[in-house]
Amino acid sequence: MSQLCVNNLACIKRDRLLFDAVCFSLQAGDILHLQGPNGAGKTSLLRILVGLSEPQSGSVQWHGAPISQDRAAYHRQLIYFGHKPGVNLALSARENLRYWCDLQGVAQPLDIYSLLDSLGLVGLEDLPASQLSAGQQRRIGLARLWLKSARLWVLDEPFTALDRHAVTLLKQRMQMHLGEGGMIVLTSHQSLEWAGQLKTLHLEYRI
Ligand SMILES: Nc1ncnc2c1ncn2[C@@H]1O[C@H](COP(=O)(O)OP(=O)(O)OP(=O)(O)O)[C@@H](O)[C@H]1O
Repeated sequence: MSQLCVNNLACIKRDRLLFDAVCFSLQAGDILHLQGPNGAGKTSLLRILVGLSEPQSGSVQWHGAPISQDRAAYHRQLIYFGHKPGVNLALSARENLRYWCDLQGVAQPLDIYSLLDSLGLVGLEDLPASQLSAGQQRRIGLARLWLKSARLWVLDEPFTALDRHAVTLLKQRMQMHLGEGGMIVLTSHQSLEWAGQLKTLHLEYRI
């Protein structure tokens, strides 16, 4: 049975129809690569998927019910990694992770250092994030994927600014998530070399 069902979504921004009749569904283990040129509406679609904005028409259903029916339950099953890394630049990596865990109501792992280590952040963990590089800031944001157990990951350009090692690490984490029955929707301008089956959805740029 499909866990995420997207029915006939349409979105208008500033009088421009970005997309309409968007339909797809995901079951355990599915990954969907959302493609399209700049401005086609990929981020707009992801924001609708996670409930941050409303579609012009259509619906998003989680386990057969509209996501608006029980947003808290939906959000417990969701990790959204947006265009921006969602990191407080005044806080350190450790403080950001602690804050995010508190916000999400998840326990911080006892061995936070091994996570920081695998993300290449040891030695930088107490610096304000403003003093880190773009890729290092995004690694802090991506740490969420290791911190919270959630069925659905919605990732907007997750590979941006990451070096090859971090890309490999992230892909391994994604494979593990899918193997455990998770689902992923992501955007990426890069073609995605993927060992398993990949669903794709292409949005055209409409004038
Ligand atoms: N908050 C907003 N208010 C008005 N227009 C918006 C808003 N957000 C996005 N848009 C417009 O909607 C269109 C689609 O933007 P969106 O960010 O969804 O595209 P995208 O496909 O993700 O692009 P990119 O590949 O550059 O990330 C753009 O033309 C943009 O100007």
